[in-house]
Parts: sequence; structure tokens; C-alpha cells
Amino acid sequence: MNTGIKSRTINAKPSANQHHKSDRFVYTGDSPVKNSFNWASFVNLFDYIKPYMKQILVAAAFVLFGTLAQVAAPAIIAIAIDQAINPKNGDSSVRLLLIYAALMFFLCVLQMAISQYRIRKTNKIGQQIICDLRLTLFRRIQSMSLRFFDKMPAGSILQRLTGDIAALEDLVTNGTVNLIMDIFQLIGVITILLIWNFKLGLLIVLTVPLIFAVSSILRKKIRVSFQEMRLKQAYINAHLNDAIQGIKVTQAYEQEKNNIRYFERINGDNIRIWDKASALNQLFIPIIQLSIVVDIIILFLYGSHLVETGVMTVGLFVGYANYMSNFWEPVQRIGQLYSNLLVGMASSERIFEFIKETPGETEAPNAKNLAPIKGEICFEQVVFKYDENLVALRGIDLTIYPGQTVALVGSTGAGKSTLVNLLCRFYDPSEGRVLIDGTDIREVTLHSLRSQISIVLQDTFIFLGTVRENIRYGNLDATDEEVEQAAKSVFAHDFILRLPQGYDTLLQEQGGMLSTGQKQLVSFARAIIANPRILILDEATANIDTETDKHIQQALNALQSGRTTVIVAHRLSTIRDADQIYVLDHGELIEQGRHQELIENAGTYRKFIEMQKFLAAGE
Ligand SMILES: Nc1ncnc2c1ncn2[C@@H]1O[C@H](COP(=O)(O)OP(=O)(O)OP(=O)(O)O)[C@@H](O)[C@H]1O
Repeated sequence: MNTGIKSRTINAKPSANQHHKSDRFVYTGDSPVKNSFNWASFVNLFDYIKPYMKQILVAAAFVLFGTLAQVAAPAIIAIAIDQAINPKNGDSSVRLLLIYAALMFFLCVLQMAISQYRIRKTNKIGQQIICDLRLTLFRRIQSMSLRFFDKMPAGSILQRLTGDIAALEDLVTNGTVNLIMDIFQLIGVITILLIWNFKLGLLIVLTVPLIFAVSSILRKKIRVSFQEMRLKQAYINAHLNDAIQGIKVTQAYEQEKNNIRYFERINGDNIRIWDKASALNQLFIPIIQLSIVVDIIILFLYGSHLVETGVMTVGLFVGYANYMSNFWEPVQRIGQLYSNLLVGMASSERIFEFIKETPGETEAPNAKNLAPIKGEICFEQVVFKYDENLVALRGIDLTIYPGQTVALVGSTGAGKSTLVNLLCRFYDPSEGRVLIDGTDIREVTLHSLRSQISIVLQDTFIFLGTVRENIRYGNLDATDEEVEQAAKSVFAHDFILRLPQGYDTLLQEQGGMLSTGQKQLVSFARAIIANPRILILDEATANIDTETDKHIQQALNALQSGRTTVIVAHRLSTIRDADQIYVLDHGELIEQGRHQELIENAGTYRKFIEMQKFLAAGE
């Protein structure tokens, strides 16, 4: 399947100024959808329109009445001229004229009322369709595997949720109903023009196929330009996201100017491509205007000849002139809709390819619920590759017994976090099995698995919300008392009470007002409130002051009690107290045992400990 999402590539992209020292890394991974337009992808949109079909049809029925009123108006004027103002017998009738005027007034009011109703109704339907689509996309994102996020930057995802969805908004809001209205109007007008005088009508109508022939040539170019435009916007979003998340590093390395320069470049690219797309789009307008002029010339030359020769009345001649605008209006609108369709096509391809992206590690169709576990973990001949050339784990065999605390140690890139990722089923092993209480975790529902595991990551994530909400994230059913109890058990209660509004203090993005240690304590409370059987801790390597360190140690002890605990360990105290230490090196399990045994073995572990200078600091 062509997912349309190409693997992420980060290039130090040489600009016009090759190898200029200020070139920064440029995200170029999200390439345009190159295949020719796939109607199937656009038809997908109809799945979202279908639930509102009844409402759309009701709106369309109203539109039909409105259009009839609009189409009838020039005919009434023509009849009024021929019967009331300039009748063949020369007897003009004010009474008849007033009747026609009243009829015109009634039709005008009817048309206005219907148009008001239609706009309100269709806007609402359109918004609902967009709302459904956005929700589907968001659901999809929430269920995507980490592999997906490895290759897709946040900015690109945001672009689909915002820009691409907005591009479809206009199309579904007014597009569908307007199209029905315009088709009704065109059929009505063309029928009258042909009935009144077939030859003249045909000459006027013949200009339309000409326009569509020209548009189909422009179509391809416009579509490519709109796609490029969306792509540039994705680059902008990706860069914005990077720039905001990495502002500290940017300022520390004084890269602000470089960042601005790069932003100027992609921002400029975006406006250039917009200019190109809109210039192509604008070409439709003179083409239509030219056609109107041609039609007016036809009417003046041939129409006046028909009036002169008595084939056509003056009323009908005026009728033709009026219908000219009634005829070109819908053609112009269809042209505009066509442009919206082109923008929508580019966006819908990107949205639906995203929706169809295989979610990676999903539940088996017959997945069962993992019963409450004791907490035995077993890795059986586990091999894991991030991609074909990157083997992160090589034949890992280990068993952790219920209630044990084990430490994973090894140099950077050894595979410790990968092991933990497999245990949470963020990724599935390429070979071998991960078992909990003897059950392969691929056979159970993600909910029943993950609800029994808590993970505390090194980079503690604090959500935008109160301290209470951040702790309760571990178990949304927890009461306020349970939240406080959890905070107390990890020694976070005291510092929380010292915050301006205690548990109700609003934490800014990434918990800006909390220290690293405090953020960790909040995440410990979040983990403990979930009451997991298995606890995974990716220990922070950051230096924390001794007072907080003491609290964290106490908190860790509280967290571990009665649970199977797997710690990606960096602190000597943690490693020394572990029931079992697993030493990883380049994805292989090379040693295992207790601290003293491993030291006596005088192998890699001992060297590792010495190298880290842990022994010197701790003994
Ligand atoms: N998302 C990823 N995509 C591709 N490769 C990855 C990914 N995450 C890790 N790797 C690679 O897999 C290998 C093991 O990484 P892992 O994060 O498990 O190491 P680690 O032992 O936890 O290291 P550290 O102590 O530095 O956190 C490394 O070579 C790393 O480059």
C-alpha cells in the first residue's frame, strides 16, 4: 500500500549557497502525493457526507424552489414587456404590469427566505461533517504506534488536523448544495433559452464546453501547486513546533538568527507557491469574462436580426439579455467550486492516506482480556529491529519474577529503553515473544495490558492542567482523597501544598514552574494512583539536589513495594538494591546477577560501574 507518508529524512540541505556554514537541518520528509488523482480517495469523503444525506436532500429541495423562483424572474420580465408594456396590439396595461410586479416581489421574497435557510442549514451540515472528520483523524492519531511518530513530525500531523481539514471545510460547507443549486439553475436557464429560440440558445450555450476544455488543461497544474502549498505549510508547522519546543537550546546556542533566516526562507517559499497557485486559479476569471463578451456579441448580432425579422419579440430579446447573467453566474460558481475541489483534492488525499495508515501495533481481532496479573515477565529469544539495518535487541532471554525489582544497566544505546518499550507493547518484537504471567502480550487487549503497567519516563511529561489533574491522569476515576494519598505516599504532598493554589495550581506547558525533581514526584504519584502490578522506571540522569534526591529515593521505595519493578537504572543505590541486574551491551544481554556477584565476576558490569565512577561516589 502506498501510504503516501515517506520516511522522515533530515538533511543538512545545501541551499543555493552550497555548504554555507549557517545551513541548518531541514525537514523534507513529508513529500507530496505523486500518484495521479485518485477519485477513490476523494470518494472517501462521501462516507462522511452520507450520514447527513437526508438533511442535504431537504436543503436541496428548498434549493430547487429557490432556483425555480430565480429562473422564473427574467421570463416574467420578458412576458411583462410583451404583454403589458409593448403588446402586439399596442394596448399597454398598467393593471397587468402591477400583477407581474407583485409576482416578481413575491418571488424575490421567497428566494431570499429560501437562500437564508439554505445558507444556515448547509453551513451547519458542513461544520458537522468537518467535526466528524477531525474526530476520526484525532482518534487515529491517538491509536497510532510509536513507529508512526518516529517518522512523522508533530508539525506535519498538525497541518492535517488544521490546514488540510480547513481546506475541505469550504468544499463540504457550501460546495455540495451550491453545486446542486447551480446545476438546477443551469438546466432551467438552458431549457428556456433553447425553447425560446433553439438556434440562438445553442450559440450562447456552446461557449460552456469550450471553458471546460480549457479548465481541464489548467486543472493538473493547479492541483500540483495546491499540493506543494500544503507541503510548504507542513514544513512551516514542523519548524514552528521545533522552534517552540527547542527554544532553550536555540537561545543557549544563539541560533535565533539562523532560525529566523530559515523560517523566512520556508515562509517565502510558501507565499511564492501560493502566488503561483492563485495566478493559475485567476486564469479562470478572464476566460469566463471573455465568454460573456462573446455571448453578448452573439446576442447583439444574431438576436437583433431575429427581432428585426419579427422572429423574436423585444421582450424575449430582453429576456435573453437577463438570462445571460443567470447563465454565467452558476458557471462562474461551478468554476470556483472546481478550484475549491482542487484544493480539497490535495487535502483529502493527504487526510485519507493518513487515516488509512496502518496503525502498527494493534490488538489482534480475537484479543482477550489479560486477567489481573501476578507480574511475571519473560522475554523469550527477543530480537528487535527499528528498521532492517538497526538491530536494537539481539536474542534477549530473561525472566523477572513477581515482586522482584530489577535494574537494566548498560552504556548509552545498549537497548534498555527498547526493552521497556517492548514490555509496554509500544513496539512488537521482530522475533521472539514477550510474556506476562505466561501470556504473549500480543494476544491481549492493549487496555488490559497497559492498565496493569505504569511507566515513569526520564522526561517527565506534565500536561497543561492543575497538579491534581496531572496526578489523576494515572486513573481518571480517582477521588480527590486518593490523589492526595498518592501524593503523600511519594512525598509530594508537602511541596504541592506550598504551591500558590496547592493541588489546584495550574501547571504551564511541560510543568514550567516545577523543578525537575518535583516533576518526577508528580509523575510518581501519577504512576502509583494507577495501582499497577508492573512498574517501569526510566531513572533520571539529571543531577537533583540531595534533599529532593532523598525524597525521590523514599518515593521510589514506596512505589516499588509489592510490585514487579523494572528500572532503567543510573543511580548506584538503585542498582545495588536490585534483586537482579541485567547488563546490556549493543542489544545483547551479556551479564546478569546481583551487584556483589557481578562485581566479583570482574566483567563488563564492574568496568561499567568503575567507568561511571559510581563506586567512588557511593562507597
Ligand atoms: N525510535 C527509534 N528509531 C530508530 N532507532 C532507535 C529508536 N530508538 C532507539 N533507537 C536505536 O536503538 C538502539 C537502542 O536504543 P535505546 O534507546 O534502547 O538505548 P538505551 O540503552 O536506552 O540508551 P540510553 O541509556 O542512552 O537511553 C540505539 O542504537 C538507538 O539509536
